[in-house]
Amino acid sequence: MTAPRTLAEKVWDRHVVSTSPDGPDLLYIDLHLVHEVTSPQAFDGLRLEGRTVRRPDLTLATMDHNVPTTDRSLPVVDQLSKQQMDTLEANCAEFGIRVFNMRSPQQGIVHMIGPELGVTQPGTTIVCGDSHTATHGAFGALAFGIGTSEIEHVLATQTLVQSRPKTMAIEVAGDLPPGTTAKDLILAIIGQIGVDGGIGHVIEYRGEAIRNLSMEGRMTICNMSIEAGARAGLIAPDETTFGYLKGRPHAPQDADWDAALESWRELVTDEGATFDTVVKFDATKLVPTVTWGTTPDMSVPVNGNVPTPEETDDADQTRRALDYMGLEGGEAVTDLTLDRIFIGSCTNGRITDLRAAASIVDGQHVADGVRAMVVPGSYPVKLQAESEGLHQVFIDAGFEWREPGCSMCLGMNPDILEPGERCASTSNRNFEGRQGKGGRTHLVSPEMAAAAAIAGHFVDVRDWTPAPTQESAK
Ligand SMILES: CC(C)[C@H](C(=O)O)[C@@H](O)C(=O)O
Ligand code: SF4
Repeated sequence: MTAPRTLAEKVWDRHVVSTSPDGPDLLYIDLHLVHEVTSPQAFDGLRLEGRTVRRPDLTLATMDHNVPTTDRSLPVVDQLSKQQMDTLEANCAEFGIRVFNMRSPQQGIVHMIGPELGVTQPGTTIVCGDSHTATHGAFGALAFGIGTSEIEHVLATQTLVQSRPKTMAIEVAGDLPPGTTAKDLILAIIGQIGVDGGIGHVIEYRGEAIRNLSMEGRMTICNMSIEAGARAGLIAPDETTFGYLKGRPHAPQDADWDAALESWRELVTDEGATFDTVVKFDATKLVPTVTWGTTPDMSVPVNGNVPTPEETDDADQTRRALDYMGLEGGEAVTDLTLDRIFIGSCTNGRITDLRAAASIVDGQHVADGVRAMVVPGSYPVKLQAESEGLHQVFIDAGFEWREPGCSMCLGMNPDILEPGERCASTSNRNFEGRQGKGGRTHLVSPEMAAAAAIAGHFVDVRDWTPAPTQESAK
């Protein structure tokens, strides 16, 4: 009888190729996802050493950060972006890797394509040269963001050297109140534990509120684990997970599906297993959350006020953040007026997010002086939204309806804020200059972003009529 283990430990143990008493382990990697920004030097490294890719069949590439979100039949104007995309395509051709270019019907943000295709599966190890790889943890996978030299190592060997992480449980008791979403929950959790609260840990999100979330909501939660400093985040798979995966192009089929289910059902933290750190969170008190500063833990409830420097632990840091954000401190959040709205990204660019936002803006119009944009996270999401008529709801309300990609989440393409512009964004980072030099980012849920677009300032979406849908929270 083995000692009780956490979910993360079980997945880890299933993948250890070799181990040394005090050193790191060598882990087998089941899926390696690749995008155009962090891969070029890794491929160069392979070429220099005359190596091949060990398992091109377990490697999948997409273009996302640099893709234009305007008409894709036109040439790419930005030469650096074009070069990065051309390089990825050439590297994938040379090394035999499947790649989704910007005209592929499966193209999307790297963290979206895996779940959509069903290659993201419970109990697997997944890596990508991108910090938000933890998104896949929503399926009970152990998913790490890795650096360029590690990308090269995985390409060449299909293994990764990693030291055992510490384990953290975040227990979320109660259910989410109406008008609040997975995004509000993760922002509030990060607000509680801080941007370094998860350092060195793999977080397992547990409890009633997590069990009641849709797969999309769970992905939103796991996606932002890195913003709490964690190495990864995951959630035990259950019927919601299996229901999402069944029938996807790369999900196991027939007898293989039954065998997979049997093995996936073992992927739970054993009774009696201990975590290095346990955090408790009460979901029943959750309020729609808005970041006011320049790190994701600088957030307040929408019915609250921006803090003054004196109210915080680090007055200097707060003063700097307020200054960058063009705030004094003390303002009511609902008094903050917006110039731009961005609905999209690997945090909130999924179909349930777009449905929730569309239900808020349906029949209304974006406020004067506000420029609002919806960027689906992938082509499958875009096509699904169009088949439901959501694009028309957004267009009629005065939103721009764009082609899929990372877009204004980080502004590596032309979608950027002008200096001083204030933006309600459904993405995951509000760092200085993140959405364009001098741009001011407030992170919120899709519902909150949609309502802010119509009102021209933040509003408490719980007061919104018609009543907000809870689609993205369920
Ligand atoms: C470009 C990439 C390396 C980066 C990341 O690792 O996260 C980006 O996706 C981001 O969100 O900042
Ligand atoms: S959408 Fe944003 S967070 Fe996600 S991969 Fe792209 S740039 Fe990174």
